[in-house]
Order: sequence, then structure tokens, then C-alpha cells
Amino acid sequence: MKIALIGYGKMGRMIEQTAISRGHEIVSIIDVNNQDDFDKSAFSSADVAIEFTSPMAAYGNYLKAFKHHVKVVSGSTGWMKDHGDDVKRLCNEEGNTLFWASNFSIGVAIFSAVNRYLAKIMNNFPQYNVTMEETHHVHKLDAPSGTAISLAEEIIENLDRKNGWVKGLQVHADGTRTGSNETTADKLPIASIRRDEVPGIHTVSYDSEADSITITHDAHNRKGFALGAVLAAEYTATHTGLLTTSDLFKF
Ligand SMILES: NC(=O)C1=CN([C@@H]2O[C@H](COP(=O)(O)OP(=O)(O)OC[C@H]3O[C@@H](n4cnc5c(N)ncnc54)[C@H](OP(=O)(O)O)[C@@H]3O)[C@@H](O)[C@H]2O)C=CC1
Ligand SMILES: O=C(O)C1=N[C@H](C(=O)O)C[C@H](O)C1
Repeated sequence: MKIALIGYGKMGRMIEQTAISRGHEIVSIIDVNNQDDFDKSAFSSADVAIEFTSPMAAYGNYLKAFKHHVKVVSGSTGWMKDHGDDVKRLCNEEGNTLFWASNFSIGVAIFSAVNRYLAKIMNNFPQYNVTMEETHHVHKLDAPSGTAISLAEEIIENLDRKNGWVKGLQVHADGTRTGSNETTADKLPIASIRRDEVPGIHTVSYDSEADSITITHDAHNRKGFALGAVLAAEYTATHTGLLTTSDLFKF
């Protein structure tokens, strides 16, 4: 398969290695300094473009790829609030294809299934208070992480006593702390911690006076994200519309 890369940072480089190891060809690599390459035939020849850039750049990149009828797999986070509705329309009504996931690792797909099941069970146990914490490297631009927002949305969908999430304690890259994890009855607080080079840790906790139940996904490196993105590209080559990990990982 011919793959174009949009964004050649930590993820773009790891995806390049993973894609080549699975027998794919990288036909174009677009970063900040060679945006003209979107208009070159090498880019248009790609079966799929894999996009990992930033919250600010992602939506513009989708538009440029769609203009050239190139399908996109993207893991960029933090753009959904501003552009989610437009992207749904572009894919569901205008024939474009985007496979987007806040987290491409199989481990988080499994974690997400446990998260949904646990939230359902907890409807019967009001004595447990739910909170979430995510920890990432100090370079991360968005908070809460895209994964934390997806996990929070799953809890809200399945746990009747929560109807939204709020930002909780923020530990910033320089170590300063703002906000707090104080909980209200109907909102789920998400704490965000920025520390060292942590690839990504997500924890959901249910605490009662008697005990705590805690589930954690701890990414040891970025290999799981990269493999998931390449598997998603292989899937996207033969599917259309707005796609996500529940289309790819079925269990
Ligand atoms: N869904 C998932 O599984 C995962 C998602 N992510 C998300 O992916 C995104 C990227 O992560 P990561 O690779 O670690 O970040 P990096 O900062 O390491 O890489 C991003 C790259 O994109 C480049 N870039 C910025 N704007 C554009 C643009 N308009 N066109 C092309 N390239 C551009 C940056 O260039 P420059 O440095 O010059 O600005 C940089 O080289 C983040 O939003 C992150 O949250 C990360 C890991 C897993
Ligand atoms: O920025 C990152 O690094 C990551 N971003 C994604 C997110 O926002 O959830 C996925 C992963 O946790 C790494």
C-alpha cells in the first residue's frame, strides 16, 4: 500500500518504521516546511495519508487531503470541539473518509471495553465516586488528553449519575499546580499531569469509604499507537466514511 505521512514528529517517524516493516511504501512526507507537497502527484497517489500533527493543524490537513481525494487516518487530538461537526458532515454527507481515534493502541481498545462495563456495574453502587487521571510528557499541547475525553464520554454514557466531565487538578510541565479534583455529584473530574517523557498513562478510579477499584492503561512506548495507526490505514484502504477503532478491533 502507498502511504503519505502528514506530520513527521515522534509519531510520524515511528509510523514510518512500522509501515515499512509491514511492507508498505511511504510516497510522501509532509511537515510544516513543505506544505506545497500536498499538491504534488506523489501525495495524490497515496492510498491513505496518516496524519499526526497538532490540535491546531489537524483539521486543515484533513481538508487538504480530501481536496485531493486521499483518505486520512488521524490520531491528532484536541481539534474535535471546534471542528467535530464539520468533519462528520464532510465524511457522512460529502463522501470523504477519515479514520480517527484518540488512541490507536489495542491496549486502550481493551481498556475501553472494561471501562464501559465497569461504569454499567457501578450504577448499582452509588457509594463509589469516580475520578480520572491522565499523565503525559511535558511537550503535550492539549489537556485533558483525547483518550481521557473518550474514556470520560464512555463513563457518562454508561453511568447514570454522571452527565459531564470537568477539568480537575492540573500539574503543569514546570511543576506548578492549578485546579482541584473536588467532585460534584453529576460531573466527572479529569486530572492532567505533565511529567518528563511519559508516553501516556490513563487511570479510572472508583473510591468508596471502604475501598477503591482502579483500572490503568500505561503505554510503555509509542509502538502500540504506531501499529494501531498502520492497521487502521490497511483497514481504511478498503472502507469509506467516518471510521474508528471499534470498526477495526472487534471483541
Ligand atoms: N491517537 C493516538 O494514538 C495518538 C495521538 N497522538 C496525538 O498525535 C499528535 C502528534 O503527536 P506527536 O507525533 O507526538 O507530536 P510531535 O510534536 O512530535 O509531532 C508533530 C509533528 O507535526 C508537525 N506539524 C505541525 N503542524 C503541521 C502541519 N500543518 N502540517 C504538517 N505537519 C505539521 C510538527 O512540526 P513542528 O515541530 O515543526 O511544529 C511535528 O513535526 C498530537 O495531537 C498527539 O496528541 C500522539 C500519540 C498517539
Ligand atoms: O500526545 C500524546 O503523546 C498522546 N496523545 C493521545 C491523547 O491525547 O490521548 C494518545 C496518547 O495518550 C499519547
